[in-house]
Amino acid sequence: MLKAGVIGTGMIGQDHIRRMTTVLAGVTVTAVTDVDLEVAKRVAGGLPGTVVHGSGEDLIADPAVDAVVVCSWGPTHERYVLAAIAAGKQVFCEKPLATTERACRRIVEAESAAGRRLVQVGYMRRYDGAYRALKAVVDSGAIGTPLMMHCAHRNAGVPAFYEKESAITDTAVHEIDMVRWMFGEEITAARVLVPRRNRNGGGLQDPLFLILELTGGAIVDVEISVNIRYGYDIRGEVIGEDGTAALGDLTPVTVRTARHLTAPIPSDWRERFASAYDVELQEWIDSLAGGGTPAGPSAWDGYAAAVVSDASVAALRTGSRVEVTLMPRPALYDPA
Ligand SMILES: NC(=O)C1=CN([C@@H]2O[C@H](COP(=O)(O)OP(=O)(O)OC[C@H]3O[C@@H](n4cnc5c(N)ncnc54)[C@H](O)[C@@H]3O)[C@@H](O)[C@H]2O)C=CC1
Ligand SMILES: O=C1[C@@H](O)[C@H](O)[C@@H](O)[C@H](O)[C@H]1O
Repeated sequence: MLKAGVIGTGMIGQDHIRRMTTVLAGVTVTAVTDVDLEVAKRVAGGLPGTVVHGSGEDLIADPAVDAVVVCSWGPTHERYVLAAIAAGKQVFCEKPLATTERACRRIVEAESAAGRRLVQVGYMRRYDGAYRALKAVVDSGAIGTPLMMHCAHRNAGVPAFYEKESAITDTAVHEIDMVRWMFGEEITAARVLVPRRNRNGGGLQDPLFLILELTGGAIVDVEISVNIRYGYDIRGEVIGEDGTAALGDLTPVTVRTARHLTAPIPSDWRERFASAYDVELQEWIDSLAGGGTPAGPSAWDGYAAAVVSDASVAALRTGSRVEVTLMPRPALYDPA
């Protein structure tokens, strides 16, 4: 039984605690912490035997914690991931791995120096049934060589702390990771087009249109709308030489009444990706059994996503095409 300690008991932290305590097998939550201790205590209140620590560092040092789950705000990820690596403990870190290229590079260097995979990053789309089915079609060659992909990442709304560039660093970063995985190639350049603003967007530049170039010459576009009100809607279509493949409409039910056809739309990521998070964490837990290593998105993937994210932010600021340059990939991350 894996003994997990959770740092950050906000929205996704509570959702992951719920799945680890009521849905998944082979794991128990032994400790939690949050910078807001009252929240951590409230969450631990519903979990008999779970200890509340005063800091993330104390939680990582706790012998009753085998593995750490980092669900705090992005800028705090680096210090907890580095502390877990220093303690030789496995760490599942919610996306982004860290908020700057330099911070991600420090994590990659620390893990490489430790000589074994200790970090997995929460890019859960790789575990989503629809994305896995889409990748299987692309990999089968049924649509020929993939040439382009159209993506849309639509949020009904975003929290107050969401900043100008979060549409890239917090939201489109999922497509950045997904595209690297879907095509099995690196992203080499980014451009951002800025349409006229949505009146619902407050001070945000919303929507944005991101264009990514890949090593093999394919091009991907991503519409990022974060105040579209009608619901949470994630779309993707790969255009190949001989055909196309798209994520299906994922509604479990359609209703026909009064000459109208209707279907529910998820309100946010917790609903749309619920089973992807379940599979993601279950596979992580299973991979660690008997001292194994995680097989999911690595610190290198987190680093690569951060470099592309930084380039996309620079493209937004300057209005220019910005090239992406990755550091040489350490041997630890060579494909098995
Ligand atoms: N994979 C996915 O689809 C999703 C990933 N996320 C990621 O999860 C992380 C958390 O996001 P949310 O849960 O939405 O935010 P949230 O604001 O609801 O929760 C974050 C919690 O972390 C706590 N916290 C902040 N600094 C801390 C520190 N230094 N030490 C301990 N606790 C600290 C806050 O008090 C808060 O309770 C972010 O990195 C976000 O990008 C969030 C939503 C979905
Ligand atoms: O990671 C997530 C949030 O942090 C982010 O704010 C949303 O835009 C994404 O859709 C969601 O998956």
